[in-house]
Amino acid sequence: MQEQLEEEALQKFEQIADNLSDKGYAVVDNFLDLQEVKNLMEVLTHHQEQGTFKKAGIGTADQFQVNREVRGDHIRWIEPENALPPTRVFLDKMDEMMRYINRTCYLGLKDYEFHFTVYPPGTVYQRHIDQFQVNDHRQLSCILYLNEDWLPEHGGNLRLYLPKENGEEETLDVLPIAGRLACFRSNLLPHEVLPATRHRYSLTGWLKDQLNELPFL
Ligand SMILES: O=C(O)CCC(=O)C(=O)O
Ligand SMILES: [Fe+2]
Repeated sequence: MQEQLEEEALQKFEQIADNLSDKGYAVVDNFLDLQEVKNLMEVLTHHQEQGTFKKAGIGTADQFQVNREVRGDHIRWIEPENALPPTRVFLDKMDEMMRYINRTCYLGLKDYEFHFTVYPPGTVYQRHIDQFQVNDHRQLSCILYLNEDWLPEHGGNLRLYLPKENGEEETLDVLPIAGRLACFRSNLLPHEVLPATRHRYSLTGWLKDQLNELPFL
């Protein structure tokens, strides 16, 4: 049983690594199972009840601004050292995935940062690229969706803009369904979050080629 689970996890990592090398993005379903997703939703709800979500901003420290037209989500950063068990399960899987990708894709990944994310109905994140100009250590963007029973009519797609060989772009829409992981090269792919009719929940983060700075030094 354990071996079968490990085999399944490895197959997913392999698919992600292959798709990242071929296309610059990967979308895999059942990255976490439904029970693991439910457990993460309980943690998210707990953080909400504690009032620790904040409106997300754009830009880095000295150019930080909150602009709800551009980006309407609320976020709560994960502190790995204080992570509750369901969050730990997710982070451990990310560690494994990072090691796997490093063996095959040579991105030199060293660390990650993740936050819980809530988009209230009608909010968006307009087209953007995730890598900051002043701090280009974000290599891979990863989003795990937590929305059970999400239907196409609920909206809320992640829209990826993919370059075509003739220089034009095509779009790929990804529904934010529970357990699905979307992953893409942070410096390559513009993307946006379309408005939804329901609250849209996820874990959003980046695998980086530099260790995070210690926050309290
Ligand atoms: O939630 C998503 O699908 C994408 C989020 C995003 O683009 C971001 O937080 O930078
Ligand atoms: Fe983004």
